[in-house]
Amino acid sequence: MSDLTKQTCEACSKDSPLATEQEKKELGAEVPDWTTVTRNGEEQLERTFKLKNFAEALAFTNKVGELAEEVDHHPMITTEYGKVTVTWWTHKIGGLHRNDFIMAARTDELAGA
Ligand SMILES: C[C@H](O)[C@H](O)[C@H]1CNC2=NC(N)=NC(=O)C2=N1
Repeated sequence: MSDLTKQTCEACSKDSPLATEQEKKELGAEVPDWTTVTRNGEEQLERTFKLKNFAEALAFTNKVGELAEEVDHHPMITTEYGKVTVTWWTHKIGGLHRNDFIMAARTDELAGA
């Protein structure tokens, strides 16, 4: 598991810098199952997890939600029968911060990936 899972999110403000191209390359390599998507001009990290059924999808959704509350950094989560799509980005800076890569790695850890 990448050492990103052992790192903690830093406090982030509206003046925090977006991840640089170099950072995105290096950190992205540690969460290879995630893709970078751009919505409304904002880069986001996204991965869809396969689950057995809706009950499993809901349970995983709740685990991600608890993690988000713990660190006060929240994803967009789409919960469907047998799959959960998790999308991380930092709203206050309108794009990707190191924190988002940490949270992607910690989401993988929750999924046992
Ligand atoms: C007030 C609260 O701490 C902030 O609004 C936090 C909450 N969770 C957050 N989650 C994400 N993904 N981005 C943010 O900018 C953010 N800000």
